[in-house]
Amino acid sequence: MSSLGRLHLITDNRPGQDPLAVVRAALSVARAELVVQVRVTDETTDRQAYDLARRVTVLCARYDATCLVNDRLHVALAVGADGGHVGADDLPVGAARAVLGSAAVLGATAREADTAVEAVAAGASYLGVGSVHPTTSKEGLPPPIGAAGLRAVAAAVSVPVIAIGGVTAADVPDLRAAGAYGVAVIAALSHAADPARATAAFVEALTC
Ligand SMILES: Cc1ncc(COP(=O)(O)OP(=O)(O)O)c(N)n1
Ligand SMILES: Cc1nc(C(=O)O)sc1CCOP(=O)(O)O
Ligand SMILES: [Mg+2]
Repeated sequence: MSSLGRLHLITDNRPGQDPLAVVRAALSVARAELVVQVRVTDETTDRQAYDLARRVTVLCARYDATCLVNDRLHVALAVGADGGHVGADDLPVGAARAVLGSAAVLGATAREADTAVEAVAAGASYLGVGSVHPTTSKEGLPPPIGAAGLRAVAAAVSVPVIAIGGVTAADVPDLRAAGAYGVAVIAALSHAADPARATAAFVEALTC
C-alpha cells in the first residue's frame, strides 16, 4: 500500500488568508497523514512562492509529513520539497518527472480514465481527480464529474486517487467507496473557523 498521506491541504494565499497558520493547525492534528501542496496565486512572485514553500517544507519535516509544490517545479527543487503537482496547463507529466527525478512524489490532474492511464504511464505517482463537486476555489473548470466519474478513473489505475473539488469531510465515505485513496481540499480547511477541528473530522473519516 502506498505511504502517501490521505489528506491533502492545498494552500490558499489569496488576500486575507493565512496559509502558514492553517498548515500549522492541520499538521498538529494530521501529522504524517497530511500532504501539504503549496499552491499560490498567479500574482505571487517566485521569491514569495519560495519563501512560503521553504517555511512549509520545514514545518512538514517536523511531522514527517509530505510537502509538494503546485506548478512551479523549480520552487519545489529549490526548497527540497518531496515533489510537485502538474495539470493540463503545466509541464507534461513526463517532463515533470524528468525535472523532479525518479524518487519524487509527482501528482497529475486527471478527469477521465484515458488521460489518467496516460499520466501514470508518463510517471505520475498519484492522481488528483475532479472536480467531484462544484467549487468556488478555482474558476473555468469543466462540470463536476461526481462520484461516478471518480469511480471510472479509479478503476482504470493502480496509483492513489485523490478526489478534489468542493470536498467536505461528510463526502469522504462516498468518495472512498468510489475508489478514492484520499482527498485534496482548499476551502474545507483554509476557510474553516477552526482548521484543527476541521482537520480532525477529515482524518477520522479517512482513516476509519
Ligand atoms: C490534488 C490536486 N488535484 C488537482 C489539482 C489541479 O491542478 P491543475 O489542474 O494543474 O490546476 P491548478 O491547481 O494548477 O490551478 C491540484 N492542484 N491538486
Ligand atoms: C485547485 C483545484 N483544482 C480542481 C480541479 O478539479 O482540478 S478543483 C480545485 C479547488 C479545490 O478547492 P476546494 O476544496 O475549495 O473546492
Ligand atoms: Mg497546475
